[in-house]
Amino acid sequence: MDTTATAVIVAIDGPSGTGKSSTSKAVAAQLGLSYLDTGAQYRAITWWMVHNGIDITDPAAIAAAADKPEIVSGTDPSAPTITVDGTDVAGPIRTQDVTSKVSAVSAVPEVRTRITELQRSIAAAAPHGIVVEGRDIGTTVLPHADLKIFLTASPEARAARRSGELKGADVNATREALLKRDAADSGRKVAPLAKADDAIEVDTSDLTLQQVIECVVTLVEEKRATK
Ligand SMILES: Nc1ncnc2c1ncn2[C@@H]1O[C@H](COP(=O)(O)OP(=O)(O)OP(=O)(O)O)[C@@H](O)[C@H]1O
Ligand SMILES: Nc1ccn([C@H]2C[C@H](O)[C@@H](COP(=O)(O)O)O2)c(=O)n1
Repeated sequence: MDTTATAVIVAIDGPSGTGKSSTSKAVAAQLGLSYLDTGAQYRAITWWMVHNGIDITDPAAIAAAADKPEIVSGTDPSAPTITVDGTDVAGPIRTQDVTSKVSAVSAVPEVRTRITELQRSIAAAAPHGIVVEGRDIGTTVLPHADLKIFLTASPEARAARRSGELKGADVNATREALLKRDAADSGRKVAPLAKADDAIEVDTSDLTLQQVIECVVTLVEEKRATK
């Protein structure tokens, strides 16, 4: 059966804590699509830089090392995986240390070129289509995606969600950290966090996760029906 004719490519972008990962995973699982968390890839290369003693304040040092780690992403939405040189880094890439350094590493053009190529090859190989989530998917990685969604939410809603995850974390400190990372990701020169002109914006501040998932599933099904 020729599945490429019906394969659908969905790009979901937005700032931190807007619900990209939760929504993308659930939509992909419900519709039988692959799933790619591109933030996990940038976190993985950041983890490798830190682990190997690269000075992350030195863009030239990061650039020189950018093609060294082998990053592999598993795209099953019910069990996504991420390895670096064969090591499972799903846990280590979520530490505060990596979170505080990932914007600096992901701003280096050589890192973006390497990771963008990887993302495009994964999307092209997905047999039934894929949901790819990140910051620059609709604008840069997959500008011809069938459907582009840009998720937003107020800083207060996002901070409350993240504080709920990081048990006992101070909401104001969490809010400031989110906004600082958003500013760095939006302000970088290459492929900044941005809404593509043809993306559909969904403000999730007052929606439950289930409502957001239903909204995106409907949009994908409508798109599939007209392909
Ligand atoms: N609409 C929603 N209502 C309430 N909680 C939500 C909603 N969407 C997501 N969440 C919760 O908010 C938290 C952050 O969601 P998620 O990790 O999916 O966001 P994200 O945009 O992928 O963030 P990041 O870019 O930082 O990885 C999770 O705990 C998730 O369960
Ligand atoms: N397409 C992407 C995805 C992620 N990044 C960078 C910027 C983020 O702060 C960081 C971590 O992403 P998260 O796990 O929070 O989704 O990775 C990017 O530059 N481009």
